[in-house]
Amino acid sequence: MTQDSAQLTRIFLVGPPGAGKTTIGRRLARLRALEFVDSDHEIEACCGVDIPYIFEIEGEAGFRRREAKMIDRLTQRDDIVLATGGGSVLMDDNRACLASRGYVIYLHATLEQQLQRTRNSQGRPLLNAGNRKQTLTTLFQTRDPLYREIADLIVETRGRAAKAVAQDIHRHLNTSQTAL
Ligand SMILES: Nc1ncnc2c1ncn2[C@@H]1O[C@H](COP(=O)(O)OP(=O)(O)O)[C@@H](O)[C@H]1O
Ligand SMILES: O=C(O)C1=C[C@@H](OP(=O)(O)O)[C@@H](O)[C@H](O)C1
Ligand SMILES: [Mg+2]
Repeated sequence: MTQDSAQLTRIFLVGPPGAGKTTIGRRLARLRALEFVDSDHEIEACCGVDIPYIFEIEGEAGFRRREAKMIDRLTQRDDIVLATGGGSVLMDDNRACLASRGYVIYLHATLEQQLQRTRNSQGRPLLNAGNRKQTLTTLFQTRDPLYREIADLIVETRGRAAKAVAQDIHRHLNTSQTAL
């Protein structure tokens, strides 16, 4: 997607579980005076139940259908920083919505970092079955090319506090804007 100031009022964060999409997205929204929206939180609010429960009742396929509707809806909103779920890039339609409607930032995290940051989490159903390291590895192999395919900007989060990452992105976007 070409960079213009309209794109910078729709900022979409993608990346694996534990990359910091929710945490950094909230901070970035504050810095840029945009609204913060998290697609997972919106799905939960809409359904009145949490994500593990949706997976339990409807399976991953049911969750993905709900996620696709939500991504379509949210990517049409202006003045937002949208934190997506890690698997949102799997569906072609989601990638098309994200890539064509806003500025996509891929928050990259190493496997070790993903593991560490999701260590105490029970709210990510895909990570609860079997060996978490193996699961994260497999998910990343499939998804990393998809994150890259739609990214306008790739940001390395390794060893850096969420606050610092958000500030760096904010500065980078300001520079991009003045360069127009
Ligand atoms: N850059 C960072 N440095 C240290 N901890 C982080 C960083 N980004 C996120 N975290 C922590 O990792 C956990 C997962 O972050 P979260 O924002 O939920 O990731 P995501 O939404 O990408 O799955 C949270 O406990 C958060 O505080
Ligand atoms: O990787 C995934 O497929 C998922 C990631 C989660 O979001 P986070 O990336 O914010 O953890 C959430 O959407 C759901 O549990 C599925
Ligand atoms: Mg999240």
